[in-house]
Amino acid sequence: MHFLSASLEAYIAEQSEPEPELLQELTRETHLKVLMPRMITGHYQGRVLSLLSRLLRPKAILEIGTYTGYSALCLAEGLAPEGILHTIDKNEELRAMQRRYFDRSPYGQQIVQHTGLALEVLPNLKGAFDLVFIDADKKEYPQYFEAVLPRVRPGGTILMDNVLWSGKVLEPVDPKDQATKVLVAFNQSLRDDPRVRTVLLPIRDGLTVCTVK
Ligand SMILES: C[S@@+](CC[C@H](N)C(=O)[O-])C[C@H]1O[C@@H](n2cnc3c(N)ncnc32)[C@H](O)[C@@H]1O
Repeated sequence: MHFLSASLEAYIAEQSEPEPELLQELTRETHLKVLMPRMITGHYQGRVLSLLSRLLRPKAILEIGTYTGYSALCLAEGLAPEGILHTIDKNEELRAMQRRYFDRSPYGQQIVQHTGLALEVLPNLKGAFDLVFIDADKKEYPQYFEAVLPRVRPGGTILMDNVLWSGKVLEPVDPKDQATKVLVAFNQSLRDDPRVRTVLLPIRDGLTVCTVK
């Protein structure tokens, strides 16, 4: 969904850092070979994820929802030296493609792939995280959030994508539309959650930024 005019969006992207060539190639291959290519993080939002990560210099990043690896590569750009990024996806078929691109980047050794359902994989991951990016099943966002919150260091950051859900969060909700129902309630619960400070940024399909108290 375009919340700004297409020409203004194009201008904003053009006046921002160019998309790295490896990510342009990953986007092309995703569109040619993978189902639902619209799920990929695009040029502008990718640069925003890279910026946030470079500002935070995280030692440990967790991503829920790898897809073809675009956002993982953007977030990895900000990793501290020796830092590590764990990324989870349930789709085993994407694993080889993700690895091919990770290994062509400078961060291949720092990115650990996990295949399985996020809520089953998460308890097996050790340690705390400085930055978490949630971008998998919208219906499970509240469970992902509760599972990761105790694992994020105070001052750490949790990002959640697609929280505007193409604007459906403002429309009357179809009772059968579980994802929208969950997102509407979840967005409100985050605003009122005393454990975090929350700002919803109108970037692409909506990106919530929570900092953990
Ligand atoms: C929107 S895509 C992620 C896009 C990716 N972050 C990017 O920027 O290119 C969502 C991904 O979440 C994965 N997914 C959905 N439900 C999941 C679950 N319960 N556990 C793990 N992965 C899941 C899907 O297989 C899909 O690859």
